[in-house]
Amino acid sequence: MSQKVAVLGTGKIGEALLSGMIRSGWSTADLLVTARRHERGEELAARYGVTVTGNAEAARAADTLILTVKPQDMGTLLGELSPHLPADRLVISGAAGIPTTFLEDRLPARTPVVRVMTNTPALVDEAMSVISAGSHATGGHLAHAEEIFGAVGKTLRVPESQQDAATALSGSGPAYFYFLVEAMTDAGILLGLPRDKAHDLIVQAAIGAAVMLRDSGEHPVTLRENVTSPAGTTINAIRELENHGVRAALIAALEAARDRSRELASGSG
Ligand SMILES: NC(=O)C1=CN([C@@H]2O[C@H](COP(=O)(O)OP(=O)(O)OC[C@H]3O[C@@H](n4cnc5c(N)ncnc54)[C@H](O)[C@@H]3O)[C@@H](O)[C@H]2O)C=CC1
Ligand SMILES: O=C(O)[C@@H]1CCC=N1
Repeated sequence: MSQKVAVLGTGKIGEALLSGMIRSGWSTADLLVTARRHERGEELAARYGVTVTGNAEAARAADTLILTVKPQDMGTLLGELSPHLPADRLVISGAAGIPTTFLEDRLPARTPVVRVMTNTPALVDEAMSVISAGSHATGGHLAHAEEIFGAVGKTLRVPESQQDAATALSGSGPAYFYFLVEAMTDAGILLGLPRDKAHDLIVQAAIGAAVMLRDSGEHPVTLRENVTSPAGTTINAIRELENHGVRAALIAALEAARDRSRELASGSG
């Protein structure tokens, strides 16, 4: 028997997941989507050939519902779904900060809820999706969430108490790397390189470093030491990074992201 999956609030993350599920072989006949704006629904239907429906109908028809609205919109969406949700449907939340108890309190008693924090590299099947069970979710529900999010990259189970930290590290993580590339491209301009060449050099350095981090089995410190020649160029750059407190800035930045995730727990912004 086919399992119907509905993506509710199909914006950037919802669409990235939807497109990845289709790329990895899910039948569009088993996928439903909802959108707040009519034109957005039409766009998704035309682009993917999926059925676009309302939230209440998706709640009635789907076996698994994936909620990809902003945290601030989660309360309203749950209010629209709850009266129509049959027992035992799996509800997966992709929202930052929102605890599973927020959903459980607003859905029919004993609804299994799974919380997932993915990231935008889902668009290129390189996401990291961090998965936690709510009070009524079983191993089978977690495995189903892994099957869905496995379509767009890697998955990792963590206790829900680690979700705000995971959001700071990997949910927001790609933004930090884009920020670094942007800043280093500016540095290239300062050093006299044309912007397009500076961009290409830094992006390839980032890709090379990322593949080595993933595949070499070496610790990042060893990889950095291998680049850092005695009395060479790199150590001069590292000294400036340390002088400007970049390590401390990163620690403080991720702590601030974690704190914001905790604040979003109220679901009201
Ligand atoms: N953008 C990112 O890098 C990541 C975002 N997230 C989480 O994913 C969620 C979505 O983020 P984005 O995709 O960036 O936002 P988005 O704004 O692109 O998408 C949210 C969509 O939900 C729709 N929506 C709101 N209320 C609705 C309702 N009642 N019924 C139907 N549709 C409704 C909006 O019209 C919008 O299209 C957020 O909770 C965010 O915390 C998680 C990981 C990474
Ligand atoms: O910035 C945000 O709130 C979302 C959640 C993780 C990445 N983007």
